[in-house]
Amino acid sequence: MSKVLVSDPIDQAGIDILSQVARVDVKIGLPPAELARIIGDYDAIMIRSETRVTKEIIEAATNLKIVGRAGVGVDNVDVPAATRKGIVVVNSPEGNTIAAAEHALAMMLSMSRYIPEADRSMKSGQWNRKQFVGTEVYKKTLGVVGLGKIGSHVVTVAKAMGMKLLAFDPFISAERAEQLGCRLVDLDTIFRESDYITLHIPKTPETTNLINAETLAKMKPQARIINCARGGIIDEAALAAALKAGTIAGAAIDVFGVEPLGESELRSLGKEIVLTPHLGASTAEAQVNVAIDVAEQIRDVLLGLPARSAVNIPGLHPDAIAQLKPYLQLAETLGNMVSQLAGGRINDLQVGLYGDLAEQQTKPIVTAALKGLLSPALRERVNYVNAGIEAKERGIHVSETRDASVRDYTATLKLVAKGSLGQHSVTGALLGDAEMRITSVDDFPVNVVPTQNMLFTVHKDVPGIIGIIGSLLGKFNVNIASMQVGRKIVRGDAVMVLSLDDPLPDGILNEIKQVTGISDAYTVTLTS
Ligand SMILES: NC(=O)c1ccc[n+]([C@@H]2O[C@H](COP(=O)([O-])OP(=O)(O)OC[C@H]3O[C@@H](n4cnc5c(N)ncnc54)[C@H](O)[C@@H]3O)[C@@H](O)[C@H]2O)c1
Ligand SMILES: O=C(O)CC[C@@H](O)C(=O)O
Repeated sequence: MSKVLVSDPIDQAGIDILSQVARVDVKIGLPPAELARIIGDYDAIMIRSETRVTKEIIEAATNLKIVGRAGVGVDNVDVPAATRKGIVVVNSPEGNTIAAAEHALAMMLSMSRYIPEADRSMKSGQWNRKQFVGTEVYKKTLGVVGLGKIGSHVVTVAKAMGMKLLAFDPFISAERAEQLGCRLVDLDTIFRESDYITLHIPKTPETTNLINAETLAKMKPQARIINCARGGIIDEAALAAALKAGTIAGAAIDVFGVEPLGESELRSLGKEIVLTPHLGASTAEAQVNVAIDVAEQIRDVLLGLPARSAVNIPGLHPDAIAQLKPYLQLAETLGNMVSQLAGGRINDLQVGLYGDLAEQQTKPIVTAALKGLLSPALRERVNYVNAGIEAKERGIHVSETRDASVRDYTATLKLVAKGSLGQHSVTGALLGDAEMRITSVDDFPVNVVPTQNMLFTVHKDVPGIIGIIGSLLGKFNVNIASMQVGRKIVRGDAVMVLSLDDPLPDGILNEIKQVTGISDAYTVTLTS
């Protein structure tokens, strides 16, 4: 039975799903060294934002197949290290959108009306009304940095509160911004014109310290900034200095460069700052959503099924996965075959997608072909996660051709592999929904169902050759299940494809290659 480690607090709904397929150990707050010591026992780990799945943890994770992040940000996971090792990383891109957006809005209002400080004052026995005169958000300008899922919901609600809206997001169209009721502007305009600035962007090299002494200096003295996105987007020392100097009026911060936040100047500031300990996703609803979303994906991957929100493999909707599955199987089978036919080191793969296949998403199909291509060399070490990266590291150049008008079959895939020992090609098609056929080998037409043990020969199309092969195989007690010859012209060159009930014994391939009229012979073993 698979084993799953849950190392951050996860809603029971997720643990119940995992328990259907695995033994689940819940161990919260493990020190990194302890996590590294035990991770080798686990097939999957489910985390929130506290556990750091570093390169060292990945290296120690000898059985790990999947890291499930119950939330959006995967910056606490070394995704490149996981990808290199073929470990799927999944998240829950939408489960906590509303929670995070509502937290940003709550932070904006509580900062504007000094609610946390007023509450503290009441609880210490005071009745102080003069000290807590706030500001309204109505008719104020809100600058939204990042108009993705959370930013868009913030905009919708802020609009209803009568705010004027500016947005900066280089990856969103002006039309989309307009639809949401905001004006897309450059970052400088956001800094200079906003009364409130709210950040809803990932932490990337471009966004690290986006808010710094220089950008803070561009803001209005009455500006207030909200960060419920990621720590490190704001330079915390510069923010503390700007608040002390009155460069800006306020800040509401949920996320920090180092979490948990240790000693920090931010903690020593007064009512101008509101701090929460990374509570953006902490609602009952969001925690159920993300726990179910991620636990289902872990369950599926442990059962050998694809995940719908993998961040390091092409993410596909379950319906799309079901639709693509036969194509993926075809691509993997052909990749495996052409790799064995080509032998040696492959440095170029041409992928031709024809008919219905030309209208499908190419990336997963190419990934499946590469997985098949590399599997004779890498065995189970190659999977859908790392096939692309492994191919790139081996210098395999991949190109694609598509043509929906080629309709020999409903869907046809052709792989051409060039390598150190020459070039070979295999074409395959799907008959109906899922029945696979090899329809050509090195451009010789055949019609063969791929099977576990296959023998291919290239020979002169003259009488007697087929009989000789049959006798040779008989001599070694190898039973032929089916046999097909493909030729372009009568008495020219031909290929023979044999499906064998048994693997070819050692030595027999060389004997076949010695037969007069046979110019080459190859065995192909398909593992699944
Ligand atoms: N505080 C929390 O508990 C909490 C909860 C959920 C999400 N988050 C964080 O909130 C952030 C937003 O999440 P989301 O679900 O809306 O993500 P999203 O991917 O839907 O949106 C992010 C947006 O940022 C934009 N963007 C990327 N780089 C940018 C840049 N340099 N400048 C401007 N825009 C840029 C993208 O185009 C995208 O539209 C993420 O950092 C996520 O980790 C925090
Ligand atoms: O797990 C959490 O509570 C935080 C989640 C949040 O930071 C996210 O990126 O989804």
